[in-house]
Amino acid sequence: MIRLLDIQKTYDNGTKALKGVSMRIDDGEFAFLVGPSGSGKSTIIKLITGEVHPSGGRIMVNGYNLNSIRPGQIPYMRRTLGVIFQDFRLIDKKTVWENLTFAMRAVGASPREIRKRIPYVLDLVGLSRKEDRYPTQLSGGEQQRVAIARALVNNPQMIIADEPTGNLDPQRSLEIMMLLEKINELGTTMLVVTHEKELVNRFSKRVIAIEGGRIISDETGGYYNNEETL
Ligand SMILES: Nc1ncnc2c1ncn2[C@@H]1O[C@H](COP(=O)(O)OP(=O)(O)OP(=O)(O)O)[C@@H](O)[C@H]1O
Repeated sequence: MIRLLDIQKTYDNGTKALKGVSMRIDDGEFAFLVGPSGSGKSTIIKLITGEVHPSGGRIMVNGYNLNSIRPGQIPYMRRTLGVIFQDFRLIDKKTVWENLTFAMRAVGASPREIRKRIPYVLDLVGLSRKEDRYPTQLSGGEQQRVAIARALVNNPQMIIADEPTGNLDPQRSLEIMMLLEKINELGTTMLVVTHEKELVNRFSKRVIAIEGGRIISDETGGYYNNEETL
C-alpha cells in the first residue's frame, strides 16, 4: 500500500513541485496518474522510489515509513517495487535471459530459483521463444515486454510504470496496457503514469489527475471523460 499525506516538495532551486498531495493506493489496485507536463507526476514516482525526499508530509510505501527509513533499509523497500520506464532501460549487451538473470542475482536469487522463475515471467509477457535475443534484435513493444518481465521477476508487490507506452505506436501501446492489466489481475498493484488520453479512456480504471502540484480529481472511469473540469 502507498500512502502520501499532505506531501510538499520544493526543489533546491525553489520550484514548488508538489503542494500538499494526499493519496492512497491499496494493495491490488490499478491506478492511472495523469496530468500535463510539469504537473508533478515524476516527482511523485521519485518520492515513492525514495529517489527524492519530501519537504513536508508523510509517505508510506509497502509497510516502510519513508520519513524515518534507515538508509540500509532502502534497498529492501525498493524490492517491493518494480519500475518500468518509457525508454525500457535494458542492458543491450545482455540477452533477454541474461537481463532477467542479472536482476534476480542482484537480490541474491539462487540458480534454481532463476531457472524456475524466468520461464514463468517470459511466458506471462508472451516472449517465451525470445530468451536468447539481444534487446536490439527486438521490436519496441517486445523490449517493453522484457522490461516488464524484469520488473516482475523478483515478484514485487507493486509495479510503477512511468510513461510505459511513450515510445510505442497505438496498437503496441494498447497491448502493453492490456498486459499491465493482466498482471494487475494476477495480484500486483499497478500505478501507471501516462498522458495518453485515448488509452486511459479505453480502460475503466481509477484515474488520479494532478495539475500544478495538486490532485484535482481522483475517480474511477476517468478524468479525461470530464473535459469540462479542465
Ligand atoms: N531536480 C529538479 N530540480 C528543480 N526542479 C525540478 C526538478 N525536477 C522537476 N522539477 C520541476 O518540478 C515540477 C514538476 O516536475 P515533474 O518532473 O514532477 O513533472 P511531470 O508531471 O513528471 O512532467 P513531465 O510529464 O514533463 O515528465 C516542474 O516545474 C519541474 O520543472
